Amino acid sequence: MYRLVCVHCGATYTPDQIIYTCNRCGHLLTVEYDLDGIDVSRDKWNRRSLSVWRYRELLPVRGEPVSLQEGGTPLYHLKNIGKELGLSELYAKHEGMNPTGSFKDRGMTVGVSMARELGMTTVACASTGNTSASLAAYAAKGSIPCVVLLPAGKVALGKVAQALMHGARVISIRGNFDKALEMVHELCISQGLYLLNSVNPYRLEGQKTIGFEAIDQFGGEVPDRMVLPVGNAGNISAVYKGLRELEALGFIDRLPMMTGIQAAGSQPVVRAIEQNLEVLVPESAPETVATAIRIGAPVNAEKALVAIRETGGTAAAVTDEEILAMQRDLARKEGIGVEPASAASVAGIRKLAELGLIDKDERIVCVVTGHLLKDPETVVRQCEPPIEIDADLSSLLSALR
Ligand SMILES: Cc1ncc(COP(=O)(O)O)c(C=O)c1O
Ligand SMILES: N[C@@H](CCOP(=O)(O)O)C(=O)O
Repeated sequence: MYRLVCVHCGATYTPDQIIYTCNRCGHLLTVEYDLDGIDVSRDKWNRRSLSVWRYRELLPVRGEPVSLQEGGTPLYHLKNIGKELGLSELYAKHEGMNPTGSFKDRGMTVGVSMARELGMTTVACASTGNTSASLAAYAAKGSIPCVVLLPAGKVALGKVAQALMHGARVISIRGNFDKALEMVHELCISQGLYLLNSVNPYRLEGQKTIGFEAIDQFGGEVPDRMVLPVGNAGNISAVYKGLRELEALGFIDRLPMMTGIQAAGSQPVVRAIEQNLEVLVPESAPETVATAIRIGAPVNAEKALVAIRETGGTAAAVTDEEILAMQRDLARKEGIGVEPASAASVAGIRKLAELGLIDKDERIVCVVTGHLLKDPETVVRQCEPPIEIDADLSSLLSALR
């Protein structure tokens, strides 16, 4: 029904091989389905509720999945921010409404299910926070031990709390995320742990359902543009891959312009697009308040560059100030609470609109990837503290004056 294929040289591998990169050329793998042999139709999907598993025919898991009811996230019309920008069709798909508060849950329900089907006994990842929170929760649900490596001092409080509480073995390394990923990859290969970062082709299968859902939420219509914050570049690649499959099945006849947004202090993908580079140049010291996308050497860059270029999309960088201003605007003008990395997608659209680089009539879906409560410290730093008063009405009235 499916096989693993190298995105670079096309070498193929059987689905039961525990492999993350091509033995021949070292590039990443992807899952390729025999689409002609799949019994699937829009009607069949429409009879199921909106969730990752609505699309199970296009997912690699064959048995009962390890699930916490992921997906089915809201698509909000950003009427107020859209009005300010002259964009009447601006939407946010709120992935922070997943079980652990980020889009990673879509990947982990598939990844941990595959770990079980493949007989793996321990799962592992490196993380800027959300991957570890999600993996820890799904590993707990699947009763599989879990090891996570975090860059010391650079992970938002809520995310560390989740990984600890769900029972992962949490190790902080004195180095950045890119180094942690290198280390955990080596650990998994040498010790036989199952690696569940986005180098794992099965995990990304779950994430492609963001695009499927967005189209279904528009009654089958394809938005003109999908905008995603880019860190390790797995999510934008996954969404694009899924949409290509829908196109091959004849369910859609065009693709949205895939648009990637990075933080100004961590923008290797933006540079590769702007300078038309074939191969991305990593950044050795990425820095941004949006710690989730503080990644200098995105492992999925090759896939992401194809996604952006093949759809006529673009990439742009936003400053930390622009990210935080949009985090506040989403919270205060739309009632939508997101973490800084997530606000980057909408901040990017604000920038592109102000520069006149997008058509104002476009229907745009910004994926907002993680919940506000993930990073309470950054929230509190931006807000006035509560006013403490004596417990009587006159103090209350004078405080409100
Ligand atoms: C909240 C959030 N947004 C965006 C990203 C970036 O996604 P990707 O690494 O798939 O590009 C991440 C981490 O990966 C994240 O945790
Ligand atoms: N933001 C990510 C970074 C790791 O990305 P992954 O998609 O390769 O797992 C995180 O939450 O850790």
